[in-house]
Amino acid sequence: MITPLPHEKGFHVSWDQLHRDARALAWRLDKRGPGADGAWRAVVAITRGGMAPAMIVARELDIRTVDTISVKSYHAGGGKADTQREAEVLKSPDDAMMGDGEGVLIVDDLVDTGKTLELVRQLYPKAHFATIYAKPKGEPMVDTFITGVSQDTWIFFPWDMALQYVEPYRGKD
Ligand SMILES: O=P(O)(O)OC[C@H]1O[C@H](OP(=O)(O)OP(=O)(O)O)[C@H](O)[C@@H]1O
Ligand code: HPA
Ligand SMILES: [Mg+2]
Repeated sequence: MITPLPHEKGFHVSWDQLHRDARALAWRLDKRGPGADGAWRAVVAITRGGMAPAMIVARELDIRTVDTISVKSYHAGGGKADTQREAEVLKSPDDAMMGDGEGVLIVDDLVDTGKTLELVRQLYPKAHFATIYAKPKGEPMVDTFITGVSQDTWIFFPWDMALQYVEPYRGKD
């Protein structure tokens, strides 16, 4: 995990916004599969952030075969630089279903440095990689995305947030 702290800007995504953007992603992917009818065989969510987007995409495109791949990322050697980010697969999707990934949509919430998708792409080179948000470093790793944000922006997802009381700007003396 990369921390929000060194990031200059924040981009806050509500559930509503996420739902709209995930639907936009589904519509963009509709009838773009490799078969004659353009259908996709399956959706695979990269856990955990890809699960809500993948569910919405699968619902919109009427795809009932849904699986997950669990990727854990960490900073190699305890370093802080994004370039030292490494990733490891903790749980794989069904092998027989996946093959080389042809006709499979692999969905994540965002691509940042691209390390997560780079690893999954090596495993399933013919899959189609889709994210809702993309930062410039990771863009070459993703086939379809909806919204680009700058590298120094931290995206805050609704599942990481909570509504909280805030003191009025002009508080009591
Ligand atoms: O392009 P990258 O630099 O690899 O970063 C993107 C990945 O980082 C986040 O997941 P994280 O590994 O933090 O786990 P989570 O989905 O369980 O929150 C995010 O959901 C992407 O999967
Ligand atoms: O911008 C981000 N937001 C949330 N999780 C992330 N994981 C990598 N980058 C991000
Ligand atoms: Mg993730």
